[in-house]
Amino acid sequence: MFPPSSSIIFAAGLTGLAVAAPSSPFHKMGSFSIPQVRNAGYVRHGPTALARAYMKFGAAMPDSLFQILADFKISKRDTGSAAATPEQYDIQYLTPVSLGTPPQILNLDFDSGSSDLWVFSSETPASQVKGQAQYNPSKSSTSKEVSGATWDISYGDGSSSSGNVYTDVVNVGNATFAGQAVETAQQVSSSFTSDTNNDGLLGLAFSTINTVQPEQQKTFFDNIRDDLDSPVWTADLKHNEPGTYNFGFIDDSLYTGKIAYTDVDSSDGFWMITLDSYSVGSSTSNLSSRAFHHRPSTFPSPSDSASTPLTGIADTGTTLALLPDSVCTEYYSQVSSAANSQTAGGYVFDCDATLPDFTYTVGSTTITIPGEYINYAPVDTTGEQCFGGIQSDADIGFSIFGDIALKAAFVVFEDDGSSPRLGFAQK
Ligand SMILES: CNCc1ccc(Oc2cccnc2)o1
Repeated sequence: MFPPSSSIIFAAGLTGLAVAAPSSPFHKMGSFSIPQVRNAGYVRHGPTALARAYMKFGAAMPDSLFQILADFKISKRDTGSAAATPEQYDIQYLTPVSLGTPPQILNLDFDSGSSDLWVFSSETPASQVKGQAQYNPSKSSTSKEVSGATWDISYGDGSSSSGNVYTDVVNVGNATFAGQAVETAQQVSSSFTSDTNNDGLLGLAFSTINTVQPEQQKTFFDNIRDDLDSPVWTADLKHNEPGTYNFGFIDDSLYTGKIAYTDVDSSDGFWMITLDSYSVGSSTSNLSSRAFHHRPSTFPSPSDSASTPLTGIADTGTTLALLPDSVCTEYYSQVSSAANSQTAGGYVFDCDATLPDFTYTVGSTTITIPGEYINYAPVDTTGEQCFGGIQSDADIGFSIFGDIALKAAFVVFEDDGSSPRLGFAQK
């Protein structure tokens, strides 16, 4: 069940998790087809089709047709939809991306916590490549080197990469941008080398933290936003099964109830939000239920997490939910076998433990992370101790709502270029 090399490495500081993942059939099939999706945003309009025909053949457009078009708001035509397939233990989600002409397809980790699109490439030393697909700009008729440009990035789990920059055609599930900055790796750290199915990252945080110098480059979303029917992308990540990233439209079939929106503080380049409250399990931390539990004045009232906000970033590139120490203590105090283990590098518990749910609210929407999602992975091959999906944010000053928190929700990343918002819905 566990490949011999599978062990949990808990990097200090911001955490990622390196669990050597066996190669998935997903990567080794060697060729991908992105299922054609009906362009949900496309509005059929006869006069537009006729106008396109006139334009295509350079015929003059009759005034009557011109007037009809002027009256009809021609919806923008771009939307995209692509599968987000989880690696083992949902350590990350990989999505096929087409680069260059003819298309070179790589599986990239869509990361709302960073803003560089970088790939394993023909410039990556062979000693640092272990099965990853490599983008070769010299094999693309549409690649252009960005003269003098370099990039260098480090991630919260201690991994890093750096290299040169090209522009090329990039297509994600039918959403295309012709001059996207594609950052080619000339160096990757060992945890990327051992991450054999991950061919690179596609950053979806704000372009203000893109690392290209001397001229900062734009993220894929920033580049395509004006062509999209709506300035949004959505994440429907799932537990142990493929989900979906959509661009330019909200697929109402992917969620239930209402989408509750909250403002984003993008001043640090992240999707930084404040969740209105959280609660652990079915504990009576809910204000309304407290009214029915008489407590002698000496009884310590539970922390009123029912109204305690949590501030952090929505980060699809971080595996776990990294929360304040006080929240971790409150959560694991409900798991009798839990301990904060120095050797394992975080909270662990018996793999057969029953874990409480973790609930957070955004406005009137409540998202419940089922306890089973919070049993992240066995610490080692004995399978006795398991590693928690909720870990400490190590006092970095904000929490990190990683995949453990996001995959319980349908998440809308909305950015019209001036007032970004995040939407959450149940599903
Ligand atoms: C598993 N280490 C390599 C690796 C895969 C994805 C990333 O990137 C990260 C890591 C942590 C936070 N955000 C992005 O590093």
